[in-house]
Amino acid sequence: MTPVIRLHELRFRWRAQGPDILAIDALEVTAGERLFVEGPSGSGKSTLLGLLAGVNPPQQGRIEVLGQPLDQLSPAARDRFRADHIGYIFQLFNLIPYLGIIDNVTLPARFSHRRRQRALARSPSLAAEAKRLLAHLDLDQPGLLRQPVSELSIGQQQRVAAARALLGSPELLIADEPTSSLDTDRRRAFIELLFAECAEMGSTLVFVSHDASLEGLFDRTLRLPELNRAVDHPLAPMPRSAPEPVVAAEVTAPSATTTAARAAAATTAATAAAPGMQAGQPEQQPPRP
Ligand SMILES: Nc1ncnc2c1ncn2[C@@H]1O[C@H](COP(=O)(O)OP(=O)(O)OP(=O)(O)O)[C@@H](O)[C@H]1O
Repeated sequence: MTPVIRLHELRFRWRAQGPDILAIDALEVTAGERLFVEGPSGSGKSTLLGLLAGVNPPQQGRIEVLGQPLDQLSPAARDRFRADHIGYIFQLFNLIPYLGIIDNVTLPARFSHRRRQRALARSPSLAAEAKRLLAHLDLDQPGLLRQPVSELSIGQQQRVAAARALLGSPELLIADEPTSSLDTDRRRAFIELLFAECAEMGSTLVFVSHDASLEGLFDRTLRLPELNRAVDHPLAPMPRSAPEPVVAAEVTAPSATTTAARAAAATTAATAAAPGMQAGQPEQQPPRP
């Protein structure tokens, strides 16, 4: 079966003369798998998510999502691919403040015919599918759906963002520290809801978090080392021209506890239109030999 994600000899740097931010020699993530991504601040977790979503191409190596090498797509085609296949939950949710809750959740269907069709295959209308997802995420209290998104609590906004990312059953769900502003109990409850939805839709989940207590709930962990430490600690320079191997990311296998936790556990969000997806561009750099 084609992996949902396949990385090969991936290297990425933001500045042409700067250090590699990411070096991942090989990674495959299969359909329905739940991958926990961790690493110190600045180790490139968000950068990796952006690469997986096709926001930027790597300078070296290959990223395939659903068998599609992202580097072979134009920027516009990558935007379409993301809209069709990837749900993205942003750290700060990126809800559109002038749209209501239902319109926020159904946003991916405006950008992707495929997501629209898949949503309509589950419910008679987009609004009904949005309500179904919101109800699964415990957001069906009377009157709540009429509230402006800006008046929702952080936990409620987070679940609206999750419903938006899940609309139209994207094959890949990417979540960038979506639980960072929640207390421990709510974090766990949110993740269990997210797992349940992903399992029902067969979606693969890539989830970044600093909270090590969540790691055991996932199938596998990808640990990112801090390759650019030299930038932050000039007294301990990293030899940029040193011969390979660069310390590459480490993937740990599932453990018995993970399996037990899994048994226990029951959007491009707004796709290319979401502000976060337009984030920075790397400096233009000549191709590496
Ligand atoms: N748009 C950008 N332009 C230039 N450099 C960037 C850009 N985005 C991130 N970086 C740099 O890349 C490195 C990795 O950043 P990134 O945000 O991916 O790390 P992170 O592991 O997600 O950090 P955190 O845990 O603090 O969110 C940092 O040194 C950061 O300064």
